[in-house]
Amino acid sequence: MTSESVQSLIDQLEAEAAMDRPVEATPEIGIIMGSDSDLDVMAGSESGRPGAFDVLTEELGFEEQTDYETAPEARFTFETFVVSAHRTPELMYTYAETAEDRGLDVIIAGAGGKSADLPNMTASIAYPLPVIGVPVQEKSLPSVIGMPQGAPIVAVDAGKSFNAALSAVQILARQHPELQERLLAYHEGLQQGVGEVSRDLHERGTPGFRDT
Ligand SMILES: Nc1c(C(=O)O)ncn1[C@@H]1O[C@H](COP(=O)(O)O)[C@@H](O)[C@H]1O
Repeated sequence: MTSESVQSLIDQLEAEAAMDRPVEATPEIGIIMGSDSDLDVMAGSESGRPGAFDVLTEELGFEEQTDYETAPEARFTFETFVVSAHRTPELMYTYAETAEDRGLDVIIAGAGGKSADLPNMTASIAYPLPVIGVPVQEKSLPSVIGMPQGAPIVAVDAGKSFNAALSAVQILARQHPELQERLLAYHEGLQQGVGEVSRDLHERGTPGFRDT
């Protein structure tokens, strides 16, 4: 028995898949997570480490798409859902199966706990669409990456949704030169920051550097 709230999501995904919208109107990246308790890791937390949402919106010019009738201004977008292999298997199946028809080019899937099966199951159903798995905790790593031969998934280290988003954009950049430029600009900024910190540490010495 599927609950009403899950069934309405399934219906919406299926309706979107049948619509054949232009690529400019649909998200390129789908972000799914096993629970909203994963949001700080998957999106980034206000007080802690940045995540996929942060790098996509702040560094790479993406917008989050929440409404499919009125697409955001930004050319490249992502969507976010809570989907669980264990709690809502039908929703996971529909999400993965409709992903390509809904315009997605890559999925980032994160799950926590020891039985983090959402990324690997999504990868199998969405195949050949690439899925990047994010183990939300260290203990989730074996179940995210442990796929049998012939059933691929790519994955990042525990908690590194930030890198998952960069990898997703690397995939998209093969077809979109403007994304390649944004990735290079991000990398240049990263290098610039390291260079500045290095000079500061060297010139002020360790105690002086630590004092600020
Ligand atoms: N690993 C999975 C799956 C799945 O893989 O299908 N569904 C939920 N979860 C994980 O359970 C943890 C606790 O979830 P709750 O906080 O909702 O109890 C989360 O980290 C979630 O990703």
